[in-house]
Amino acid sequence: MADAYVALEGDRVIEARARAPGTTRGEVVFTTAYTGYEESLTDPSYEEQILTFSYPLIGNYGVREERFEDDRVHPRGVVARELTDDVAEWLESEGVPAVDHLDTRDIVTEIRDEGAMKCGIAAGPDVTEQDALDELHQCKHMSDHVDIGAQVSVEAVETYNEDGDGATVALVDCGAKGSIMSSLVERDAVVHVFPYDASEDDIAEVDPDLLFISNGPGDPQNFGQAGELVETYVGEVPLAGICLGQQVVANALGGETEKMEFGHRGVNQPVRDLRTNQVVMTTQNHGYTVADPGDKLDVTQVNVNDDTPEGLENDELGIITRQYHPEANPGPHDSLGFFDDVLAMAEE
Ligand SMILES: NC(=O)CC[C@H](N)C(=O)O
Repeated sequence: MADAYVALEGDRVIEARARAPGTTRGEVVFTTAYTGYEESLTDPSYEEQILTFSYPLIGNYGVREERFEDDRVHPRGVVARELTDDVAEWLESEGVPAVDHLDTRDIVTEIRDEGAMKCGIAAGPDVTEQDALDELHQCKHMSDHVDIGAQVSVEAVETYNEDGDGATVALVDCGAKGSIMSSLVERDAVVHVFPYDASEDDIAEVDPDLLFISNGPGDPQNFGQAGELVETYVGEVPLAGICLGQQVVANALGGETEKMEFGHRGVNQPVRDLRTNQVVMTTQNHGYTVADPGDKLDVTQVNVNDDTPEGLENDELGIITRQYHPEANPGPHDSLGFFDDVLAMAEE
């Protein structure tokens, strides 16, 4: 007998098995990644979402903190065909409801056809279908989480590698994955991590060689202060951005973003560089995209599957952004050179 229910927009309810108890809600999305569940589950960009794994068995190589991208689990709920005990126990200890033993192909197909949608989950011995529906009916659209930055950003400035010999980077933390910081530190950058709503004066205090806007959850329109920093600093210092960072930079410089049908989430998204014609495999997790880059940014890389912009650049102003995750955790590592490129730009 079912002891968990997943309710999808339109009030369809799917029976499942409870693996971590509780009730929860969020926009349900899917990732096709067949590895990297620890990285995905600790990626702050999944805040306020319910993550469905299309790969059927999740947890087969355990749970190790050294692979975490942050100090907590970010999706509000987890759905898989089969979760191992390790992962189920981890999610339970984090208070994140999780369910398995349901047809995830069905959910993924529905999201692919209808788009990312609201979802409610109820899991545990005493729950009812109505509990899942009640959660669903309270679920908000991602764009309506207007202060989502506050849920994922540092509260005060943190500095890494203070004595480094490399460029000084002001990283605006809109929900940064830990491996963005470590990718910069490994290249000897001094990294000052600022809250998502840092002011121009806060940033000026460290006199940065590079302003870097991180990845983060939800709608880039909800990161207006980061956009103002871009407007202030463009042309003064080089700019870099990853994922939400690309979207914020584009919006600030006259471009436009929009929500995608169901986004890109996985570890084998092919990206073509229009200058070299080379294709790299990339890690991705986004539901919004740059619909119009504006007239200051050139599209230099595109997604091979749907032609959406994956890289934006302006050589004169010193801007390089990527829609995918070049820090590439869990991998593949094809795109790590991004960090060398942006730091070279900062040191010029
Ligand atoms: N990983 C990210 O930075 C995601 C960016 C944005 N929240 C989106 O969904 O498109």
